[in-house]
Amino acid sequence: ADKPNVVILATGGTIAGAGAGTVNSASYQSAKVPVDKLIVSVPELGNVASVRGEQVFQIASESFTNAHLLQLGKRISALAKQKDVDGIVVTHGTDTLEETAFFLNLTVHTDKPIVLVGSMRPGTAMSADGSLNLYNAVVVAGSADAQGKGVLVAMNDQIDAGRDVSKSINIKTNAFASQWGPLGMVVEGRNYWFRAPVKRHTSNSEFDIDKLDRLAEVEIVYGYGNVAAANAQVLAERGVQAIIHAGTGNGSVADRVVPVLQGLRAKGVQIVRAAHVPAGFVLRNAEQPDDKYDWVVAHDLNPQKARILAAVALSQPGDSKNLQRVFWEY
Ligand SMILES: NC(=O)CC[C@H](N)C(=O)O
Repeated sequence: ADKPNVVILATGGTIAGAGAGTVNSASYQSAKVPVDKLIVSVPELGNVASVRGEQVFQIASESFTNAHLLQLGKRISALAKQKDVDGIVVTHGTDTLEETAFFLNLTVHTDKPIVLVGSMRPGTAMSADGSLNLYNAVVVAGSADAQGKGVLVAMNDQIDAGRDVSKSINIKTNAFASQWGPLGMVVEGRNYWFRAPVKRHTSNSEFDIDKLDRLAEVEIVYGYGNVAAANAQVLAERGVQAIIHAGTGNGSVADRVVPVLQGLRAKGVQIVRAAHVPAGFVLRNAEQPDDKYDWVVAHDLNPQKARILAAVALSQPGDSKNLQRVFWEY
């Protein structure tokens, strides 16, 4: 009775995956195993929490849409308001886990732990990583010391900030890394913390999932040698509110792309300069005159995280100065 109540919201991914044989660590089907089966496959969960499961989706995370984010966020917000819920775990495919984690970090107003978890190998594989990852996630979600730290990701014995973490390698179990280091570790069912996030999140966010019914349309255009100037134009014609330019190096933009982005800005589209360098960092007026062009920089957010922040921020009214403020603060 003194154990924390943890709800496991399952959305699919490899942690719910199944392969034909024990050697299939890469070729298998994700999003197969229902949440109740996942829970009974790790009986140790019962030692650290009173757990129950809900199947929210059963999909591979690359197929997540804004509608999935909104539905999941609203369900988490409702659960977090319940007295009989102490923490929430979300099982998730790893491909867009970092996006969902950041989205929830920006929009769910609660201090209760929300912990995302996935796995790199399906449960049918040798040395499958899902069981321990799930156990660790439940430990963190049920811990008082995990409160108020924003949305967290528990993978590979680490606890990472949902804002910072990114899938950094796709064939190893240490797939998730934070540019600024993990917040802590889970070892044998105990948390060990080393740092806490300083950016605005959850309870301290100006964005609120309970009032959010649509996200702004935001697309990403990739930068590389010989890039076609038309790419940004074609994407913008979908009626976007912002374009994230996933630039080379320090967020650099090819000479022939610059006038296209200027033209889109003149039509009201917000231009956000990010970098697709792993652990990229973009400064205002370095590489491009952002003040002159009225562009925004994505700070240290990778392009897919910049897409999430712009989609949330532009769901409410605001100019480019406000958007830049949001990029510094969150
Ligand atoms: N390791 C994984 O979870 C990847 C499986 C799948 N592509 C997904 O993201 O859902």
